[in-house]
Amino acid sequence: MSMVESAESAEDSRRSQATDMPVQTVLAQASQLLAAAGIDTPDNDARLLLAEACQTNLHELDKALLMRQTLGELAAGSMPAGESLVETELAGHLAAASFEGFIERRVQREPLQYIVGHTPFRFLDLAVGPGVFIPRPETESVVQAGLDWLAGEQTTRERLTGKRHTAGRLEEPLVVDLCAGSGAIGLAVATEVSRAQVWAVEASEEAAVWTRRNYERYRPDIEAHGSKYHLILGDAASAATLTDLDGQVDLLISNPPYVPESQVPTQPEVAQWDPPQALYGASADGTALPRRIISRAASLLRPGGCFVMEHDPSQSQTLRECAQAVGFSQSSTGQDMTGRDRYLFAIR
Ligand SMILES: C[S@@+](CC[C@H](N)C(=O)[O-])C[C@H]1O[C@@H](n2cnc3c(N)ncnc32)[C@H](O)[C@@H]1O
Repeated sequence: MSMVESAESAEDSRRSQATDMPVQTVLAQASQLLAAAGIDTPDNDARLLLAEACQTNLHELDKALLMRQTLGELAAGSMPAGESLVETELAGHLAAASFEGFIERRVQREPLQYIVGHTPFRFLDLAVGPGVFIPRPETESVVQAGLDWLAGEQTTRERLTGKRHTAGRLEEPLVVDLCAGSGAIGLAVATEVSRAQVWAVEASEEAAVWTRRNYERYRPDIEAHGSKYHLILGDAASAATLTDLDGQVDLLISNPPYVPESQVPTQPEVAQWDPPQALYGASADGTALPRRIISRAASLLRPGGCFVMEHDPSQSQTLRECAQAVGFSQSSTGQDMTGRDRYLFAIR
C-alpha cells in the first residue's frame, strides 16, 4: 500500500468511527475545538454546522440528541430513504467529511455564514460567501422603519382618496437601495411590497456576483408581487448614478460602509473576512461616505420622500445635522434592538 493510500484509509477509518459516534459526542468534540479557537458561541456554531453537514435542521438535530442517535443515523434520516445499514454508513461518512471541513474552516475564524453559504435576512435566505458583506440583524430593523413609513403613507392616501392605493406613484412605489451588497435591503422590499420598483446600486463587482445570484433566486417571488428589481454597478454617491430618478424616489434605504477608520475591528471574522470596502466610512469618524450618501439621497428623493440610513451609534448627531444642512425637512434617529442609536430617519 502506498503512503497516500494508507493516509486515505486512515482518514476513511476515522470517518467510519465518527459515523458510529453518538451525535452528542461529535458535538462535544467539535465544540471543544471551537472554544479553543476563541469562538464565543462554540456550542451554537457546532450545532448549526452539524445540521448543515447532515443536510438537516436544528429541530431534527435536537430529536437525534434526545433519541441518542449516531451521526450516521442523523445523516441518513435526512435522506429520502435512509433505511439500510449501507445508506446509514454512506450518509454518515459524507456528513463526517463535510463536518470535519466545516470545523477546520471555523477554527480559522471564517464566518459561519460563509461556511454554510447562506444567511437569513427578514423573510429571505441569502447566498453569501467571500467578497460580499454578511447582512446583519440590525439592518432588518432599518428596513422595517422604511416599510412602516411606506405603509403609513399608502394608508393615509387611501383614507384621503377613499380608494385602495390610488395615490399616483405610491401604487408602484419607487424605492432605492444604495450600497446593495448581497441585495438584502432591496430584495426584502421587492418581495414584501406589492408592485415596488426597486433600484439597487453596488460598487464592487465581486459583491454584485452575489446580488445577482440572490436576485435570480428570488425573481419568481418578486414577479409574483408585481415588483421589479434592477441592479446598477457604480458609485452610489455619485450624481451620475441613477440621474434619471432625481426628484422622484419615494423611499431610499441604505446601509453604507460607516465603520470609523479610527476603530478598526479586532474580531477576526470581521477584520480578516469582511470585504474592507464594505466596512470603512472613508474618514476617522466614518462619516465621509455616509455624508455623500445623504447628499445623493437629498437629490434622488421627491419632496416628502423618506430616507433611512444605518450608521454607527457614535454618528447620530453628526448625520442628523448633515441631513438638515442638505435640505431634509425632518430628521431623527432610530434605535436598534439593543437600544443603541442605529439609523438616520429623514423626510425630504
Ligand atoms: C455595509 S455593506 C452593506 C451591504 C447590504 N446593503 C447589507 O445591508 O447587507 C456596504 C456595501 O456598499 C458597497 N460600497 C462601498 N462603497 C460604495 C459606493 N461608493 N457605491 C456603491 N456601493 C459601495 C460595498 O461593496 C458593500 O457591498
